[in-house]
Amino acid sequence: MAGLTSWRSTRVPFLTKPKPSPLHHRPNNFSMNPNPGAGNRFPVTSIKAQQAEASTVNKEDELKAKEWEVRMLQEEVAASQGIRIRRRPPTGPPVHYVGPFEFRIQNEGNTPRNILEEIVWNKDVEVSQMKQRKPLSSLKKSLDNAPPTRDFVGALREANHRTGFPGLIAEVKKASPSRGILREDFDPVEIAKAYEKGGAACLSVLTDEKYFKGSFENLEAIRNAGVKCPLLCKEFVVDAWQIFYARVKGADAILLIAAVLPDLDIKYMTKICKMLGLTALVEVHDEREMDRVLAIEGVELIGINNRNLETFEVDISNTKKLLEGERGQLICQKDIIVVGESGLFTPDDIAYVQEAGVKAVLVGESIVKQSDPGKGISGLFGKDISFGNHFGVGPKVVFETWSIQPKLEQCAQDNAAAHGTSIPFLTFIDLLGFECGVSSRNHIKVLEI
Ligand SMILES: O=P(O)(O)OC[C@@H](O)[C@@H](O)c1c[nH]c2ccccc12
Repeated sequence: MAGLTSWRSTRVPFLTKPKPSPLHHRPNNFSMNPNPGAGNRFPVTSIKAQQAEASTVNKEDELKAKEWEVRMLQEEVAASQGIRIRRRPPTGPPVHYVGPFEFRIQNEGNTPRNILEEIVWNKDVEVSQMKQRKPLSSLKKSLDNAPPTRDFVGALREANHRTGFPGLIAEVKKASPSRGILREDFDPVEIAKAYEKGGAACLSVLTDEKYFKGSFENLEAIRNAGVKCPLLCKEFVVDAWQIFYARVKGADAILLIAAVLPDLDIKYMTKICKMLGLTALVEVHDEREMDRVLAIEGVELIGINNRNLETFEVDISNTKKLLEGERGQLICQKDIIVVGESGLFTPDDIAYVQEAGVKAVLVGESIVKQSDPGKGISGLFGKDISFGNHFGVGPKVVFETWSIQPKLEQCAQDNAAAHGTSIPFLTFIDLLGFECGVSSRNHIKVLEI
């Protein structure tokens, strides 16, 4: 852990007199002659042309140096918050002003220190390429026609009340760097449907291709297949652009990893999520990350990952450890829902994290590996938790409608006939794609729940 905190910490004293910080290491004068000693061999015009060219080169260098300085500053801020993951390889400043010492660091800085750092570096490159193909402006246009998002936290709470167990976020996961391929015959839509039928409250869909064999196509296909559970886009977010992209592809929630993102990014990204109607699941793994996240206003869903993404070690007592004492109390006060993530295989594991205080769990491996992943859910909980799911008798809702009342009533009767039960109006409204609350467009007003 120590020694990974900042650029500075990787430096070995090279000179006996104190060295300035790398941020202040850039020489003041950038007008180095790129071709030293050649100056007076050229006629006057060529010298002018050469000077103009040199000044453009210098400007570019200066810009690169500025970018590098900003990046280094960002890394230092992140390191001061205990973030060990470097967002990009610290390849160092433009070569012409680095000394031999920095040049050595430049090579060291090109090797990721662990798998999470490797994934993040890879993601950074991937996202910058995707952004070029689909700039934010075009994503924003697609959002004009996007259907409303579904209430991720509401679905977890509802499932928790309905079953008495933590609400299940079932993960559509083909592979992982630590466990390899989990399921060969992988049909994401079939798995998603089986999970929904088996009682999952929400689904998590991995979208990283390189390390998890997931994709945004999977997310989109599941959304378009009529699955009603809210969907979590399981991504390594390093840029706010990805949040817009996830929304366009049908996500209702997105993962933000505190081991990767500094506080300011989490604040800014949770605001973007709110603006887009998405829920942010902010993931932590240790006490320091938990404390950072608890200090951020507006976080309503926190995931405790029992897997250390740097070493792959899994320990479900991590959930308990992070919920003990004042942290647990603060979480209750703030009415934050906590999700126990990873390494949950048996009814005992579920009982253990529930006892620790979680209201939801995120499970992949143990259920995706079963021949019927829906039945895998009953095995995991030791009980069928699908009862009352989606078409069960829900809360009584008093509402007022105007123009669409006949259509809604017909829909209520049809559904009741089809499922042999009365359908909660909230479910209708959700099924019909209307928003709860006052909606002038659809003329629905929920008066009482
Ligand atoms: O397959 P498991 O051990 O049940 O874990 C699921 C989920 O928690 C895990 O996939 C996960 C949790 N946080 C992540 C962040 C990135 C990638 C994957 C994850």
